Amino acid sequence: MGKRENEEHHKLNSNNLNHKEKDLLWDATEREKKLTGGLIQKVKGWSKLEALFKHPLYNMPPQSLQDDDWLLRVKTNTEHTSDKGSEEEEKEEEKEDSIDADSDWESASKEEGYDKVSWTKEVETHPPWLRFHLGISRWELYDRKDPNLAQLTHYLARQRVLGAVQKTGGTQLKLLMSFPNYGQALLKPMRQSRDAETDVNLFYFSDFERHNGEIAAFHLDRLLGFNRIPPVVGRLINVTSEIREITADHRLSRTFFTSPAGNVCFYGQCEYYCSTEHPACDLSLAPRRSWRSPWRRSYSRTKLAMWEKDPAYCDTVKQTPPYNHGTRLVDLIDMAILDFLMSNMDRHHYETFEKFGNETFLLHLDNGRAFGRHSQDEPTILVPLKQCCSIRRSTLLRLRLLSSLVSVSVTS
Ligand SMILES: Nc1ncnc2c1ncn2[C@@H]1O[C@H](COP(=O)(O)OP(=O)(O)OP(=O)(O)O)[C@@H](O)[C@H]1O
Ligand SMILES: [Mn+2]
Repeated sequence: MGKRENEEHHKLNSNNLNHKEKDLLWDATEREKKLTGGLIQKVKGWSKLEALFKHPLYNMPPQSLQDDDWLLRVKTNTEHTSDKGSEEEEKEEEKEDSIDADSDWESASKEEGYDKVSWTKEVETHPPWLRFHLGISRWELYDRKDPNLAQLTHYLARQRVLGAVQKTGGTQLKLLMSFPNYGQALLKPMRQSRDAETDVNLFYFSDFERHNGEIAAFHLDRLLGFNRIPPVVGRLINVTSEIREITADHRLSRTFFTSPAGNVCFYGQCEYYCSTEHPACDLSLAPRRSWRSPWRRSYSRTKLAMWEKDPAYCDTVKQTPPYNHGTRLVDLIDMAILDFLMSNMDRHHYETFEKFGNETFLLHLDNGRAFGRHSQDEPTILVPLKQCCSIRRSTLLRLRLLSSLVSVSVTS
């Protein structure tokens, strides 16, 4: 992904593809047929998903990455002694940025319930969440083929919950869960049943969040070959033993009550408070930048957004940094396509890792309002694609491939 796709910024003229493009598409489809014999269901015992991921479009040659294309890295011994900045600066940096290579990493807090930490620079000693973080690059959040992903999701679903506090930011109730191996996860509680469809009379901004929306979004993003959504799993939580009895968050514990049916429930406090006892450490090592989407909805019952009034709105966006350079515009269009497929009207912001500047992938966080409507499409979500008439070549090819797979499975 990334630089390789810089050249893939691709113009679609009223859906007319030129010969080369048709060849490419044909080639992709033919290769897919060869690979699967045209029948996706049963290919040498592969599942449909395995067959899809074996397709060349999902196995582009890996891009060579330089040191500064990784979000985090374990420092080598030589770097410890190299003397570029002031000594103090370097010490500070070492503390923040490295797992000491000479001695095992020691937990400063030694809090009860946490595993004894003996991480070294050797990857085998790292817990799955740390391996995941060390695998984040400029162009994707994770490598789909990394065997660590399965371990990570297994841990997310199974590990003992050590702590639960309310998470800062946003409008919905979220808990920050801690695990014995020092990993953390964001928990969004189930608010409505899996099949509940958004009431047609609800505005998009008053729709409830959906736990299954977050789960399915992770998988859809992976299916599209983006790898821009952090792993999400469904997990049954015992509200009494895994939240109430272990939380050190007093504001949260005060909101527990027993419902008329005798169930233990909680409602949390949605206004944010800052606890120095429980800092969210995720941003100190890898700060992120939040960007307002140019195609953000108005979040008003009466006002229209600029893009709704001006059909040539994309011309303005295209001239505005950072959309006037690199892959940023096609990245935004990728996001619109993802959002259209899952009917997410709530993409007001997106994030990037600050370290990578403007040459990087976009993080698609917060998909809780996705998949609320399955009986009807929402064409306005595709407005960025329609107004800009641009799409990343690899996205177009994957979409064509996916639609051919869907029709094969429907007709065969
Ligand atoms: N998987 C994640 N890893 C790290 N940080 C996350 C993750 N998911 C969300 N966050 C952080 O938490 C913030 C709030 O999360 P989210 O946007 O999902 O909540 P929300 O209550 O729906 O917000 P809003 O009301 O603004 O839509 C995000 O902006 C992001 O910075
Ligand atoms: Mn939200």
